[in-house]
Amino acid sequence: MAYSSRLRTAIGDLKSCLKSQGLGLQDPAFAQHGSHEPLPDAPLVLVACSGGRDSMALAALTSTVCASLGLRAGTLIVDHGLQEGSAQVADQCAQHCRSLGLDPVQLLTVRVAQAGSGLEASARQARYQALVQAAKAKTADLVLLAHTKSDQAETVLMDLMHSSGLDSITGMPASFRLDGVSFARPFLRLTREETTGICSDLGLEWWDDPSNGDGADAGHPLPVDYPLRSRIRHDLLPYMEDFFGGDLTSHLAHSASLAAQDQEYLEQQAQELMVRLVGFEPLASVAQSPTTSPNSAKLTTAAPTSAGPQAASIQARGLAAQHPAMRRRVIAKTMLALGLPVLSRHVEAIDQLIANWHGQGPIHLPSGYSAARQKHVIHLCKYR
Ligand SMILES: Nc1ncnc2c1ncn2[C@@H]1O[C@H](COP(=O)(O)OP(=O)(O)OP(=O)(O)O)[C@@H](O)[C@H]1O
Repeated sequence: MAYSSRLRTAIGDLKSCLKSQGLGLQDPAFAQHGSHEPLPDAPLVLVACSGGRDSMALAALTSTVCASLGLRAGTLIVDHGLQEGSAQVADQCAQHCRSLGLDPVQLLTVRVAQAGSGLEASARQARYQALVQAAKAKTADLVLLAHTKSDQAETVLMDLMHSSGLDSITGMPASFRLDGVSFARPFLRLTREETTGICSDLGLEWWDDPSNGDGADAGHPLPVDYPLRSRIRHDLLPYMEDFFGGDLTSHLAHSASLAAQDQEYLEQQAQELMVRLVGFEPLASVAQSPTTSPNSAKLTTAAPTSAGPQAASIQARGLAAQHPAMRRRVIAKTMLALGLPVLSRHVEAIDQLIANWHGQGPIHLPSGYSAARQKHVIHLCKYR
């Protein structure tokens, strides 16, 4: 097997990812030649594997890298039951994973509800729920996802259409926690071409999801009923790369990682201001770092109590002295902590109560909430 530069990058990134999660070499013996079985209670790393090229490459490398560190490595394979023959695809993927030495290999069958958010979103939700449950049941230390730089570029383009501001270009975080389970994406520096190359380097077979449009004619756009991500991958990104004549995928992915750092810093600043200037009832802790969602590091709740706070009060004078970017971030985080959707027109109107106060009336918010200023305090609560 040729030890290609893409293999070196992938192995290096995988090792750094594991190390950043506290999963380094368990014992010097594992770094020496010869086969060493990891201890039965060694930390467990699980690869979420669809059987596609990216996750097959990740499964194979995780098996090797974990063995060299004394870690246990297994896989979780989710059958969404959305396509004919999906059980067979999942079964074949499980066989491949077992032949790579992964153990445990667990098949998870989920039911995807036809929710209003669309089939893709419902499938993703069901998948993450199943992955979290299985990881908890196995007391796994980490779940790895095989998203690549190509996926990251597509995500930025998708998010640009659905949200605005800095948060729309941060892409997917390299790691996040979901319901107490740690997830990481070690392949965010590799393109899909490179993961495909790694599969060839290692002689791995993979399965192409027909809804990805991988085999479709490059000269013809995919029909509009294909998933948006597939259409961006097949039509929009190649067109844009052609148009700009450069490596837009790398550019978008790099921008996402810079924007994510800026966003993290702004979040920390906003969090500190929350502690100083925002009070919740019943009391909510806002001192902890915010949780992140699987697909991005977007603003989420400011860690409310289990029941969630019902009312908030913002010290208007203290916040008025801040930069508008910080004011809006604090307002948005306060709304999220109350479980309210964040719409820019509401954030803007509350900001006017803070920075441009001239006796305005209350602002009506969703779920029966309102925001009103009394003296130097903005109260966000349900109408009485
Ligand atoms: N059915 C599944 N079972 C387990 N994990 C999955 C499944 N589908 C997706 N994943 C995880 O989420 C990542 C991203 O999903 P996505 O749908 O973009 O990938 P894919 O094109 O289906 O497969 P691959 O990334 O393996 O080529 C996958 O790389 C994999 O880690």
